[in-house]
Amino acid sequence: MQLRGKVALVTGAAQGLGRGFTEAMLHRGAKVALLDIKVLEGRKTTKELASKYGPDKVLFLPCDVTDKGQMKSAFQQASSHFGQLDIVVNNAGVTEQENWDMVLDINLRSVIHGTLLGLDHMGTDKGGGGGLIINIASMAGLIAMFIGPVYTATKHGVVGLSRSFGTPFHFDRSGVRVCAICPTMTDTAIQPPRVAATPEEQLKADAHWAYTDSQGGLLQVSEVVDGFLQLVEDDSKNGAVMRITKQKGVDYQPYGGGGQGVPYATRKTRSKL
Ligand SMILES: NC(=O)c1ccc[n+]([C@@H]2O[C@H](COP(=O)([O-])OP(=O)(O)OC[C@H]3O[C@@H](n4cnc5c(N)ncnc54)[C@H](O)[C@@H]3O)[C@@H](O)[C@H]2O)c1
Ligand SMILES: CCCCC[C@H](O)/C=C/C=C\C=C\C=C\[C@@H](O)[C@@H](O)CCCC(=O)O
Repeated sequence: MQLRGKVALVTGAAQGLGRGFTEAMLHRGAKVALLDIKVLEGRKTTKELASKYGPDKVLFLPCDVTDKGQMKSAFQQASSHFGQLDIVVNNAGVTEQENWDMVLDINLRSVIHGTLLGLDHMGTDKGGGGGLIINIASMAGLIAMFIGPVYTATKHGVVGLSRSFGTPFHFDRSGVRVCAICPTMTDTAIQPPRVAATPEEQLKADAHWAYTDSQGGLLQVSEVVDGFLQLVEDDSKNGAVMRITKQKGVDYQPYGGGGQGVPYATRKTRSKL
C-alpha cells in the first residue's frame, strides 16, 4: 500500500514505537489519528507533528485501549474526521506488571478489539475499502522471554490472532491484510532501568540486560520503523510475521504447510462449505 493520501490510526502513539510509526506515515503523505492514554504526552506529540506536517494531518484522541467504548468511539471519530480509514496499527503495550490482568487487557484483548474494529471499518464486506492492520507483537511472541511470562503469552496471542485473520479465508471477504511485527528489545521507555529499586527487580534487570547486551544491544526505533514501512508497502504480505533483530535485521518467521502454515478456505472452497 502506498501511504500518500491514506488515513491511519495508531494506538499508543504518544511516544516510542507508536510515535515512530506515526511520523514515518506522515512523512510519506498519510494522515494519522493518534490514540493514547497519556493525554499530556499525546497532545505534545501531536502538536509537534502538526507543526511539521500540517494541523490537518493529525488528530489526537485520548483513549484507554482497554475501554471498549472509548476504542469504538475513537475509531468512529478518526474515520469521520478524515473521511476514511485505511491502516490500523495496534501498538499500545506494556511490559510485565504485578497486575497481570492488565497486561492481558492491554497487550492482547485490546489488540483483538482493535483488529475487529479495523475489520468493521475497513472491510469490503462491511462497506469499507479494504486496508491493512499491523499488530505490534514482539520477539517474545515467538520465543520465551524469561523475565515476562505473561508478556510472552500475550505476544504469542497477538501473533496467532494476526496469522489467523491473515489467511485468505478472511482476506477474501474483507480485503484487509493483517500482519504482525516482532522486534527484539528496542530503545524506548518500556525498557527497565539497569539499576532497580529492589533486589528481586535487580535480579531481573541484570538477567535482562546481560541477555540484551549478548544479542547486540537495543534496536533503535528507526530500525523497527524501516521494517514497518516495508510491510506497509508490500501488498503480497498477509498473515506475515516480520521479525526485526540486531543479528539478522528484517526477515520473516518461516512457517511450514505451504506458506501460511494453517488450513484455510478460499472463496472457491468456502462456497462448498
Ligand atoms: N521497546 C521494545 O523493546 C519492544 C520490543 C518489541 C515489541 N514492543 C512492543 O511495541 C509496542 C510499543 O512499545 P514501546 O516500546 O514504544 O513502549 P512505550 O512505553 O514507549 O510506548 C507504549 C505506549 O502505549 C501507551 N499505552 C499503554 N497503555 C495504554 C492504554 N491502556 N491505552 C492507550 N495507550 C496505552 C503508552 O502510554 C505509551 O505511549 C508495545 O506493544 C510493545 O510491547 C516493544
Ligand atoms: C522488559 C523489557 C521489554 C522488552 C520488550 C520486548 O518486546 C521483548 C523482547 C523479548 C525477547 C527478545 C529476544 C531477542 C532475541 C534475538 O536477539 C535473537 O536471538 C532471536 C533470534 C531468533 C531466530 O533467529 O530464530
